Amino acid sequence: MEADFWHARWQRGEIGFHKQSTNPLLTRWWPSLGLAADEPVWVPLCGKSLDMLWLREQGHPVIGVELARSALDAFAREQGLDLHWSQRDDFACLAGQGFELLCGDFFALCPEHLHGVRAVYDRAALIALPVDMRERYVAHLRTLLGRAWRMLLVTLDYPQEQRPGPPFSVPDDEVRLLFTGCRIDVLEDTDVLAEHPVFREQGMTSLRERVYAIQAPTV
Ligand SMILES: C[S@@+](CC[C@H](N)C(=O)[O-])C[C@H]1O[C@@H](n2cnc3c(N)ncnc32)[C@H](O)[C@@H]1O
Repeated sequence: MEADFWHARWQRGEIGFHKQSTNPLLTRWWPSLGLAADEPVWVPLCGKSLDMLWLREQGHPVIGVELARSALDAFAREQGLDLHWSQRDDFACLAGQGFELLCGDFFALCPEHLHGVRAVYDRAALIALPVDMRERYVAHLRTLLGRAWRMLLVTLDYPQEQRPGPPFSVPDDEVRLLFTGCRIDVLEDTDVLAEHPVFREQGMTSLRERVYAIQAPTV
């Protein structure tokens, strides 16, 4: 999925991925990562997700990265946050109140943008990308994070031939391959097809949502 695709989606308001409330999988499983409340959290491909607000309310400074400036402006406006734009290297950055929301391409991020962050929340980021980009996404994420990080990852898994992405199907064996060398725990694995009548009407026969805790090796 190239940048133009996402810019067009935001311009046309085709943002069915955006949820009007905090993701219950986040609130249920985030505490199991065992992170200190002041640990910064990176939310790649963040959109205007309310999950960032919840993470901030738990005490975490939040670093987001998002292509669409309008998404970040909408996040600040709709949540009544006093955030301000400035320039951080090649990225415009909307910051304040514990948020640093970088506007630009995930693949252009350097370690300096992340200030040594060691915690990641990925909901609808990995699954937003086609298979070749997923490989590049995880490789870049792992390069930027270095050692000893933790991540909460939410995926969808369905017969890919039944529907084009996004969201793309990311089967369990692909997650295990992408995160080779990491500790991978499946926290929840649920059949959610009934919650997605549109997908069912499109002919989808199975849809599983998985929540992973992923932990990088410390050595
Ligand atoms: C499916 S949405 C999910 C947004 C958010 N995670 C959520 O849960 O609502 C994917 C988002 O990633 C952004 N995006 C896609 N490719 C990107 C890239 N290379 N760098 C930064 N943002 C990107 C899109 O603009 C879009 O807002």
